[in-house]
Amino acid sequence: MAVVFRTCKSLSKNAIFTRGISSSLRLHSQKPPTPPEPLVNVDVDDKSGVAVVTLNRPPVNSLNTPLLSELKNIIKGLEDNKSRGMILTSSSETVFSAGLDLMEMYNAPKDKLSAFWTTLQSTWLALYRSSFPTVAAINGHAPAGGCLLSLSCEYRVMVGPKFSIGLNETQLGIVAPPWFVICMRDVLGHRQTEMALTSGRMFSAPEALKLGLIDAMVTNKAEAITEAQKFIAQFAKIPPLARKLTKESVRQEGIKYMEDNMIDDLQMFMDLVTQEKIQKGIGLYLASLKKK
Ligand SMILES: CCCCCCCC/C=C\CC(=O)SCCNC(=O)CCNC(=O)[C@H](O)C(C)(C)COP(=O)(O)OP(=O)(O)OC[C@H]1O[C@@H](n2cnc3c(N)ncnc32)[C@H](O)[C@@H]1OP(=O)(O)O
Repeated sequence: MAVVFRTCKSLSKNAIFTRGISSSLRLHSQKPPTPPEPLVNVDVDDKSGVAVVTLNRPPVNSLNTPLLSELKNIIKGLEDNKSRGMILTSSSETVFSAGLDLMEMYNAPKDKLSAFWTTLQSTWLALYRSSFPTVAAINGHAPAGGCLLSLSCEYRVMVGPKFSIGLNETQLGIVAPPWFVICMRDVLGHRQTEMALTSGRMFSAPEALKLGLIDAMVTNKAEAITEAQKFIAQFAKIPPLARKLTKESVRQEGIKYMEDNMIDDLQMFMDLVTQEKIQKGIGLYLASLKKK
């Protein structure tokens, strides 16, 4: 595996200047501070050209604005490099992603809230319409936004049986936006989507497999990556342009929805999330998570 690019910020300087008694500038050497871990890692296999993109925001990979921006930049980088495929996974042993970072939606100033949602919209669109094959190697729980990321990929392999996946928004008193619904309907069909979303049900990996919410269940992350690689390998002989245009055509409803409704969708989000009772609900839910 070779690392092609990383999204680290530039390294901090390893020296500081201080003003001494004589007012002259002196240089003190200082150990370079360790650069922050990237929120998303990417490794591209030299042979296959397939990228393993790993969410890396402990403890639960909750999706905040910086993580989503990094993910979007990585997807764009893969797009520019005519990637052969992408496998999305997590550095956590138990959580793929806990979904949207509730802290981004709780008591947040309007400008931050708006930046958060528009970053989510554009990251989702980049992933959903990506030209290269995408697989979610779901190696842990994947509620709400974690499920959305998985649904936006073309194939889902999940480690089971103990992890769960689903769009649980109604359980939190919030509403999954239409593009979340489209993603679920793409995979499950109308009837099962209605049943799953209205109840906000989370599915165990075996239940998800039976329903078709995931495509394969394996026992560990290494197997999930192998299965994902196998799925991507089948496209080696398919002309990439034909594949890309076909994917766009199949996913046209979701792509068009987002392109045509970005501003209305943002407004709906802002109107809903800033309501006092929704804020109260998010606060209580956060407190219940912390009390566990
Ligand atoms: C029409 C337009 C309208 C638009 C409306 C808005 C639509 C919003 C759409 C999407 C919704 C979301 O994605 S909301 C997020 C929903 N996510 C969840 O419900 C998952 C919550 N988390 C869990 O169930 C569990 O954490 C876990 C199963 C994922 C992992 O369990 P584990 O035991 O391993 O970890 P902890 O529960 O102890 O958590 C550790 C730590 O992380 C904090 N945490 C967990 N999840 C989140 C989160 N989503 N956001 C922020 N913080 C989170 C948790 O509180 C713990 O914090 P402390 O260490 O401080 O205690």
